[in-house]
Amino acid sequence: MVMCNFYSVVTGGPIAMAKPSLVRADCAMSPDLSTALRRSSSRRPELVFVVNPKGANGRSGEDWNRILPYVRSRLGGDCIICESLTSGPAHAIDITREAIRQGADAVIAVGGDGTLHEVVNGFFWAGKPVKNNDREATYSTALGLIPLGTGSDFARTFGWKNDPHEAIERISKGLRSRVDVGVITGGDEESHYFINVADIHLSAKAGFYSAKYKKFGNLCYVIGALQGFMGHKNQDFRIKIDDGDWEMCPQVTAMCIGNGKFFGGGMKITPNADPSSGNLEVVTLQSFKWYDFILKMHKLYNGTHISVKNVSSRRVQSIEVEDLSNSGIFVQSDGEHLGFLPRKFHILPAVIEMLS
Ligand SMILES: Nc1ncnc2c1ncn2[C@@H]1O[C@H](COP(=O)(O)OP(=O)(O)OP(=O)(O)O)[C@@H](O)[C@H]1O
Repeated sequence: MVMCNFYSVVTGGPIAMAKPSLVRADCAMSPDLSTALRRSSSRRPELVFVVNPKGANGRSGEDWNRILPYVRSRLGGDCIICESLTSGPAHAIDITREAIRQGADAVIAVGGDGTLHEVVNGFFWAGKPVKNNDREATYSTALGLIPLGTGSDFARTFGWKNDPHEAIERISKGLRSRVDVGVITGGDEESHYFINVADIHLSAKAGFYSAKYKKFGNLCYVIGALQGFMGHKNQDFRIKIDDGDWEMCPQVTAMCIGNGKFFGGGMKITPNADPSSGNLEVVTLQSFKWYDFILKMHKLYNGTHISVKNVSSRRVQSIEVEDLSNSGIFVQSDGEHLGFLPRKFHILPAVIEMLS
């Protein structure tokens, strides 16, 4: 049944990558999915699975190998399934860009939030959505997800578990819904995209450290937080909401900008965020001391913290953030270290179709 055909994908973006190997396997697909993915062409639909073999400390790769036969049998029919293993950080961006340009019907991230983040970034290039090379094409490439990461926080917003069989069922239905994507600009770098949560200061610093301890599973977030606390100082920011006037935002502990609701391995940090709302939820923690986290931890996990003193929540379409101390305030997006303030965050409403 399987025809393997290795070929290289041409680098499409500004980041020079090792050439990805794309394994193409001819497989069948259910009529539902076939119809949903490819509405107006007789060509066979193509699904590209972008697999991070090192996700969740190597478990993502092992899980993928285990479920691949099921992928083939469940999505059996008349589609083409391409499997592309990432060779290192940022590789998924290039694979995705090339897959979209070549007319893939769906690019499916297989791994954690970091892999999903890279795949989402691959949907854009030079500040614009990547387009199919075939200008006559009447369909767009959908985003899919098989969550197999350590935290897999974006999936939690939809109530999806780290359960590949459940994910394959979802993909097999082929239903698409539009989701918003956040954009981060500034710092003299090109636009950067996030689909889940971008965050600033203590949480971003904790995330930076937790990435080094992924081998400990979800415990990495606790270790990262402890390390982040060392030498931490609340800082005064100034912010500009929806291109209005600058406002002072004193003694910020952490500022979280959510398109999805969860980060840090299940913390419901932006509980009112909804990836199809056309808005971002900004939750700001101010003047927190280390013991506030211990006292309020359960509220942070269940999303009731926004009614607590020194926590505020607002809905925005854009927010610009500067720190007044110039002390190198950490910024992360979807759990990936991005750099330091200043940055501007804004929403691109309904810009991607997601298999949901
Ligand atoms: N072949 C590879 N070798 C090493 N690192 C890789 C490789 N492919 C991707 N990566 C990097 O691995 C990082 C983590 O991957 P991923 O998010 O899938 O798993 P995770 O960190 O365990 O899950 P989560 O982000 O949900 O906690 C990503 O930032 C990605 O850049």
